[in-house]
This record gives sequence, C-alpha cells and structure tokens, in this order.
Amino acid sequence: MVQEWQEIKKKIQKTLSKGQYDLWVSTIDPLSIEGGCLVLGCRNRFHIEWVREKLERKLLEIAEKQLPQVRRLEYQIVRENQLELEKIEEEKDGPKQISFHDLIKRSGPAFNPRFTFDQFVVGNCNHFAYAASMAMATSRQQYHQSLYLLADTGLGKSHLSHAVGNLFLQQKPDLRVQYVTAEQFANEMIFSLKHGSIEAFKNKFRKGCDVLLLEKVEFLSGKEKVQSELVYTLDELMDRGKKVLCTGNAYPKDIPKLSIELQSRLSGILMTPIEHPDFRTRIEIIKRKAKTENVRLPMEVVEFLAERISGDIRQIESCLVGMMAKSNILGIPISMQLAQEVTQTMLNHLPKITVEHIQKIICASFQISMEELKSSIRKKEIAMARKIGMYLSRQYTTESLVAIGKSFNRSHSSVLYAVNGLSKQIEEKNNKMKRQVEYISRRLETSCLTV
Ligand SMILES: Nc1ncnc2c1ncn2[C@@H]1O[C@H](COP(=O)(O)OP(=O)(O)OP(=O)(O)O)[C@@H](O)[C@H]1O
Repeated sequence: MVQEWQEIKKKIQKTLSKGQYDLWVSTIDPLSIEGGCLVLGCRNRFHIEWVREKLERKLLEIAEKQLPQVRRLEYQIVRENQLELEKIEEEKDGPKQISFHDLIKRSGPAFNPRFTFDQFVVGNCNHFAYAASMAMATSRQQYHQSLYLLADTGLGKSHLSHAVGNLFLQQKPDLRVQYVTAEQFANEMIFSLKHGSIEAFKNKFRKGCDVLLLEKVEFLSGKEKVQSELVYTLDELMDRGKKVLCTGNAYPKDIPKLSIELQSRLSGILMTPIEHPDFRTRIEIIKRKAKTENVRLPMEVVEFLAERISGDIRQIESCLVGMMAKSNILGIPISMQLAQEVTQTMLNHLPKITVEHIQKIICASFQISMEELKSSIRKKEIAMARKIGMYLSRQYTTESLVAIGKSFNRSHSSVLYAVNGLSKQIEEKNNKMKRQVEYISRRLETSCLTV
C-alpha cells in the first residue's frame, strides 16, 4: 500500500469515529495523481457523495501536506471485484511498494468513466453541443478544431468534456490529452513560476499537447498574466492544428475583466450553448440515471422529479442518491411518499405554495369553479372540496387561520373546525378521504413546485 496514503488515512482516522472510518475511509483506494488532482477510488455513488460532502475539505487539507503536488480531489467508482483482482495480482508477485510517482507516470488524465457519450441524454436543449463534441472526438470535424461549451451550472459541460477525453483516449491511447480547469491551469502556472519550471509548464500545454480540454474559463476573470499565457497557448495549439475544447458559464465577451486578446481567441471558437432541459429530456435523464444505478423507479416518481427539478441536473442526481439511500436504510421500495420526503429535505428550500395555488388545484380536482369554492353552497362535493382546501392551506402555507378564512370567505373558527375535523378523519385507517387528500397533495406538489 502506498506510504503517503497510509499517512493520510492515519491523520483522518483521528477525526472520525471508528465506525465512520471503517465504513467510509478504509474502503477508499488512491488511484492516481494527474495535474495536481488526486483520484480516489470509491465503492459506489453513495460512497462518493458521502466523502465529498463530509470529508473532502479535511482530506484535501491533509493530502496537500503529504503530497504537495495535490491541489484537488476527484473520485471514481471502483468495483470491489476489480480491487480484489488487483490485490490477488499483487500477492502473486509478492509485496510491492508503489510510489505515487509511479502512479503519476502510469496514469493519463483522470476522466470520469461515468461521463461518456452513451450516458449523455440528448434533447433539443443540448443536441448541438453533443453533436459538435462528438464530431470533435471522432475527428469528423473539418472546419472547427475548437469548441466552447456554454451553459449554466449542472447542465453537462464537464460531462461532455470528459466524454470527449474518454473517447479520444479509447480510440488513440497515445494522444496527449491535457484536461484542466482554468483554476488548475492558473495554479500550475503560478507553481511553476515559483519553482523555476515555467518552461516545462509551457511545453506541457503547447508542444506536449494534442488536445486541450479547459474547463470553467470564467475563473480567469481579472488574472491578466494567466490570460496572456493562455492566449499564447491557444495560438500555438491552433496554429499546429490541435484541438481545443473550453467550457464556461458565459459568453467570453460577458466575462468581466477578460483581456480583449483572450476574448477574441475564445470568440473565434465555435460556440455551442446548452439550454435547460425540457420536461421530456428531464424524464429521459432520470430514467437513464435510474437504470445506471440499477434502481426501479415508479413512473409517477420519475414525473414528480422531472416536474420538481427543472435546472441543475446535479439536483436530480442528489435526489436519486438520497432516495436510494433512504430506501436501502429503511428497507422499503422507492415510492411517491419517499420521493416527496427526500426532495423536500434535499432541495434547500421548501416549496413555495400559496393558498391560491391550493384553491386552483382543488377546483381542477373537483371540477368546480372558484366562485363555488368560495361560496356558501353546502352541496356535499363542494363542502368537501372547501374543507380539503382549508386543510391543505394549513399544511402547506404559514398563513394564519384568519388569512385562510378570508381566502375562502369564512371565519377563522370555520377554518379551525374544518382542519381539526379533517385531521381526525385522516388518522382513521384506509379511509377514502385520506386517499383523496394524498392525491390532491401530490397534484399540488407536482404542478406548483418547479424549482
Ligand atoms: N444530458 C445529460 N444526460 C445525462 N446526464 C447529464 C446530462 N447533463 C448533465 N448531466 C449530469 O449532470 C451532472 C452535472 O453535469 P456537469 O458536471 O457536466 O455540469 P457542468 O455544466 O459542468 O456544471 P458546472 O458548471 O457546475 O461544473 C453530471 O453528473 C452529469 O452526468
């Protein structure tokens, strides 16, 4: 086992309980270091999420001390049988001390194996970006050697960049593919300036590079020296017919404090925007992710998530991971109720539902008009709709009894009477009213809660 990793583990062990250490840390395997990035092998997605959320900062702090070249962490899923095989191979050949240096030499850039073209769901929102990236990676692209993927957070820029890297290396393992974020590029440059190795840095990104994948260009805002180094790098790569893929969350001209020279180089690149996915694409993404994770999701849960989360696809993934975790821990299948609980907890704000929303859904569900709902008509169906409307207003909003009463043209005591009565009814087992309230709650959440 690698010496430095043992030291890192020892230090982190002191900060955790035994159970946490055994479960989450002892099962991590260091895989490689590339471009200042220490790649850690984890057992599954849930393992990665946990380490990322609870341990990353501490782990990085300690890793940086043990391995000064490390500046960030990345994760890969490593199947247990793969690790077992490696262990058996090692045992066969006798114990071997592998240094991190060897690991660095052995490995290419650490591309996420999950981020492939196969796993990327294509819709109207991202079709152009997908096609252009694919064309670049399969060398079909004749006129544009360079691409700029432009999108808000969590819409697939890194996924496509890694997919390009994965495909290049799969087809041509000897290709020199450099993958860095603009921040890493800047850090490496500063590091090499400090340590007198700027020529090596320049060589790495200019002469020693066939494909440059540069993420999050917006980071360079205001960093004049790094910007001008990048301009030289891009010029040289483009002059030599090399390929460049950049990503950013804004058009180059809209990134503040970006030099005219860099803006001009980047603007000359083919712009491929990715829009927010539409409902159908979101449905497909959820189905694909569930399939990859080997999880069975009822269609109503798929639709609920697709309604609920309209932007950042990471949120969809977090909710899936959360649902899987909860379903595993409790030993229950993923259901609508579980999905509602998890999304409410995981998305950092509670849904904003108003009394008006509730009234509209009630009218649509009972097929009555708003006038009827707010009227004094005592017809059974209408009275029941009104009662459920008041009850849900109490559950989903923070409005006072008086305010709710006003919205239904009733006194606060009528609201209280309705809410208490319905609460009691709902507690009884298997009653129709309970099912009806659940149904309307679901409709309410799926129709109003688009983030
Ligand atoms: N079209 C898609 N199909 C399948 N998964 C997707 C798609 N778009 C995004 N994802 C998934 O969403 C997650 C976030 O995507 P990614 O990391 O590529 O976002 P990003 O645009 O680079 O965000 P940021 O700017 O915050 O880094 C990833 O797990 C990725 O696999």
